[in-house]
Amino acid sequence: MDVAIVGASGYTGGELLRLLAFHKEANVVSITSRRFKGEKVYKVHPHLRKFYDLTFTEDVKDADVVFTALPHGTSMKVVPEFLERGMRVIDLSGDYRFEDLSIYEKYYKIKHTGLPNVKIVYGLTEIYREEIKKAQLISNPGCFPTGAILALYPLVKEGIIEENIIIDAKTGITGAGANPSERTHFPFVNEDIIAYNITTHRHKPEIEKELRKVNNKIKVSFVPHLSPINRGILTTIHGFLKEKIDNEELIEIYKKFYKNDIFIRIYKDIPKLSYVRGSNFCDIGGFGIDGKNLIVISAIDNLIKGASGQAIQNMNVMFGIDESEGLMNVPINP
Ligand SMILES: NC(=O)C1=CN([C@@H]2O[C@H](COP(=O)(O)OP(=O)(O)OC[C@H]3O[C@@H](n4cnc5c(N)ncnc54)[C@H](OP(=O)(O)O)[C@@H]3O)[C@@H](O)[C@H]2O)C=CC1
Ligand SMILES: CC(=O)N[C@@H](CCC(=O)OP(=O)(O)O)C(=O)O
Repeated sequence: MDVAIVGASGYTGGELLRLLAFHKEANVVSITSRRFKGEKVYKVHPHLRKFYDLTFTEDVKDADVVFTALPHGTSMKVVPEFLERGMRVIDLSGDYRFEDLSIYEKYYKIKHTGLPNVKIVYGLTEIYREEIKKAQLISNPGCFPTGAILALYPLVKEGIIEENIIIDAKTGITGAGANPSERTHFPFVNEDIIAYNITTHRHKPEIEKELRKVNNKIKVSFVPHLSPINRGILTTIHGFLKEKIDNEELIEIYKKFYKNDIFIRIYKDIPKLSYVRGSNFCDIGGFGIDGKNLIVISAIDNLIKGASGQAIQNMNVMFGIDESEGLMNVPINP
């Protein structure tokens, strides 16, 4: 299967290349970058030396599937052309995450050029696997929504918690992409934890949109924090139990819900970023119950399950390949 990666000089593009290096079915035929056109891949990604001899181009060669690892607002300019050329597309940006474009425009502050006339599937693999099989365009979820929705879905589906939910998440700095900026400058982030975009982060409506498909009264309070680490998202969820339930019953509900999902690990202990770093796992645990208050914690690697790993998982599902092909890495702990 031929694969093209558009925006291959960025962090998620580099991570797609790293993960696809040993994929049995995928053959990367085309990688794009405007800045590094004509350069070898290892000029930008030195860790990929000896694994690829590809050269960055601006044009995208025909492929069976194209990953668009581009900034928000840029994917929508190129995706329609790829679809017209008959390629299946997996978009890592936020451009196709909302059917209601007024929500997109409000939170992204970008004018949308319109949705293509194909079925767009939200690529949260564990929830939408059947739709993903037939999809021509996958909208890969945001990193925070991946960790939060996977941890919340069984609770909302089973009607265990009240509609008001609090999500407190900490992310590594690679979540901000490869381009340096004031907010990713070392002295600004080092030895600090920085809350940002309280009430206005674009992942709040993304989380609500998905959970409201199950219960339209869901209301989320979401606070992301930037932490001085490279990778990972630790999400602490505070829910309020409708009825009494014990720890063991709760864990059984989660295990049952995710019984066919190889990348979800459920346990009583508290997940930690180093339990998932470098892997496509989403660990869900903690399950602290204190009267009506419930705390559930999830951990993902933002560049893998939160982006490129999940994108490859979706590709595997789309092409009828074993879902874990190229992705069964043991996490790097510590
Ligand atoms: N980092 C993360 O953890 C996650 C990121 N995402 C999303 O994935 C997408 C990619 O993220 P990430 O890899 O971190 O971003 P980076 O900033 O690291 O990379 C962006 C890539 O897009 C290319 N690019 C930038 N502007 C344009 C343009 N106008 N036209 C064509 N190409 C352009 C750049 O290439 P060049 O300038 O060389 O042409 C670069 O290869 C984003 O939408 C991001 O929000 C989603 C989940 C997690
Ligand atoms: C640290 C940091 O800045 N993180 C990004 C999230 C990036 C991401 O994965 O989400 P999208 O695909 O929606 O961009 C942020 O909070 O905006």
